[in-house]
Amino acid sequence: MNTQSPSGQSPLQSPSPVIVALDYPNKEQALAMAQQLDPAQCRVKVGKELFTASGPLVVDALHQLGFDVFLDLKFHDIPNTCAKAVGAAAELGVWMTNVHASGGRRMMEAARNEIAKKNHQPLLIGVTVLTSMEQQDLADIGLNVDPQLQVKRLAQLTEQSGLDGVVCSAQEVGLIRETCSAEFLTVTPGIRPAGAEQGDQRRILTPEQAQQAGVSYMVIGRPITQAAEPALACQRIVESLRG
Ligand SMILES: O=c1ccn([C@@H]2O[C@H](COP(=O)(O)O)[C@@H](O)[C@H]2O)c(=O)[nH]1
Repeated sequence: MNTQSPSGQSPLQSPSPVIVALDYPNKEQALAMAQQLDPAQCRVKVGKELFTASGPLVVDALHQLGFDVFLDLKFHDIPNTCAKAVGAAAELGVWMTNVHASGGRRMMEAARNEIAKKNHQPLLIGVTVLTSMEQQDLADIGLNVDPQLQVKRLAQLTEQSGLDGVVCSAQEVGLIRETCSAEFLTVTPGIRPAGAEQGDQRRILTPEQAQQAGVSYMVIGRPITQAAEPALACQRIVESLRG
């Protein structure tokens, strides 16, 4: 696994699988949250809302705070455009970035090959089926397939294309472990501690269930960032996983 420090400071190598999704409309709010969190307990994720509003500056600021950053922009375009976008992400020094696996083999291979040219090579993963989607959502877009089967299919394609892992629901990790190599990473949003609001997520598990399923990393947003005491919420989850 790539443990290179994006900040150029001592490598984080956080043993925690938790990645906190900083879904905020501006850099100030995102950094205010990050300052309450501990880089030894979690990594952070910059997604479309925050990056569109703040751009690379927020990534730099999070690196300065000592965090590994997952740049979650889910690129999906023709191979050349996707590869160049992933290359630009690599130059930001991020720890992990991603593309949509449904962009296909040639798109993913182009992205992988672009990263291979860079000095800093982030982990590159493929989004399978969004955790907000269920069978009816797939049917609505003409995919008459069980979500689990589609995840399995896209995970195999992603591994064959030379990427490091996938984004999927923790519910599908067992299936992926049966069909992909042991090193293949599973990054799982749709994590909801017992009693937390499900919101728009559909294929969910609790942090403890996700850990039992064998996930590599779990992405947790609102259950931490919208908690009354976010730092405590994060700490409780991390401790429940250690226990
Ligand atoms: O399939 C996917 C891919 C990405 N996400 C992202 O993860 C977080 C989840 O946030 P919560 O507040 O814990 O629901 C969010 O940034 C999504 O863009 C996902 O949920 N599912």
